[in-house]
Amino acid sequence: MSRSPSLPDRPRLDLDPEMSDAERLDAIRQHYERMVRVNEELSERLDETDDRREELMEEVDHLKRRNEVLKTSSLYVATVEEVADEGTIIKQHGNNQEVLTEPSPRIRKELSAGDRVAVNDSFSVQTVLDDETDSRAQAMEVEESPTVSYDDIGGIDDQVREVREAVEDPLLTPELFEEVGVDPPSGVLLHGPPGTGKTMLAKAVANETDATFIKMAGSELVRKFIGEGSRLVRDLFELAADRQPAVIFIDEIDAVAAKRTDSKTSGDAEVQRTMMQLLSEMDGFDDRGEVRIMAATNRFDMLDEAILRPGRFDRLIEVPKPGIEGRAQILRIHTRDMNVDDDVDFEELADDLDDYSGADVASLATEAGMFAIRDERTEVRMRDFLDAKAKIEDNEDSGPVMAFTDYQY
Ligand SMILES: Nc1ncnc2c1ncn2[C@@H]1O[C@H](COP(=O)(O)OP(=O)(O)OP(=O)(O)O)[C@@H](O)[C@H]1O
Repeated sequence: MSRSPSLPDRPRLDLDPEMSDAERLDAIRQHYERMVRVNEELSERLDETDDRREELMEEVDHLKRRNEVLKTSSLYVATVEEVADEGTIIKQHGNNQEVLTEPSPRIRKELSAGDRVAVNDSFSVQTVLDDETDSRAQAMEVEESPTVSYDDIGGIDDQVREVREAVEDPLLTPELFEEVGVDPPSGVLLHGPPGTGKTMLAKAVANETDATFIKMAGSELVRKFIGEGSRLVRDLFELAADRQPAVIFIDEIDAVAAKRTDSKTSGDAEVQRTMMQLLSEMDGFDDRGEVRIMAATNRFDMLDEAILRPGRFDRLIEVPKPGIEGRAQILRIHTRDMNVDDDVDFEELADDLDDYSGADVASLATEAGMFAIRDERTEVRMRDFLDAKAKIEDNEDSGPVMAFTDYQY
């Protein structure tokens, strides 16, 4: 950018005391004329500056808009194959297409072979992404041997039995299914309100079968970059095949398997692609050996029927909130390690915990323990449970602790 020439000097008026009045008048007149010229020159420069300023504002606007477009339009994920003098070779995920591209000098400095990058429609590298193993590790939770057992789950005995039949038996006695000539269910979908023990069920079955438990949240599969979600799905199934016996558990499956809407935004298209990948992994599931797949949702009404077809999530198990007996059982489970006073009547308590989920009952027990500690006692009394209940319900204007009123079934 060229620098503007310096501003005109301010005219000076030099009046000599020796001057006659006429000379003085003439000097003042000349000074006035010089002032007028400088003023004109400055006005011109001001106009020029205003024009330039306007031009620059327009340029800023344009750049802002371009930046927005770059930020919002979908980008594709690719891996850098080679950084050479002639350019950088990248391989796009999904279609494995190799492209020679010329990144900007700033980006080029950061690149090395093996990096994951996001590219736009014209394969220009926009950003270098986090290490893939990091993002995979963040997205999946792997437990070699979960410690939850069936004894830790209360109030949903029928569901435990169904899960054992659908997941445990095919893993432990596959030959029985072969002999009888029936295919075990492909996938088991647990549906019901939050905090009712769905995750516990999946962990317990993995524990019981000595299987690796691999959990992924559906929301983790909804990724920003095209191809990333489906890649994670492939990784998930590959990891399970490597670690078999394994139980895959996809929590909040509704995030990737919601009914199709009419909107055609690229984000929706990407979610669709991820779901398609999930369906195709499930369709090719027969050859996957000792891997069982489970999923959970508390928005069953939102699911796309495609995922419920035979060969996919074809065993549906509803996991409801516990009834009175169930709540008493869950109270007993969660106070197993507590020193509970003889005056505590779990049945009476459970009778008064309408609409509590298993998780709500668990926090009630913890809160009761806290009341005893505050009172410097080691045994927990009926009064503590009642105080805990009052506190929890006080905190929630509308019912029990996480009163899951938005739950739609
Ligand atoms: N049936 C139950 N028996 C014993 N404890 C339970 C039961 N249900 C829930 N809990 C307690 O609540 C916690 C949360 O349960 P869990 O994560 O299994 O619920 P979820 O149904 O998977 O919930 P979300 O839908 O929110 O993922 C458990 O760690 C446990 O302490």
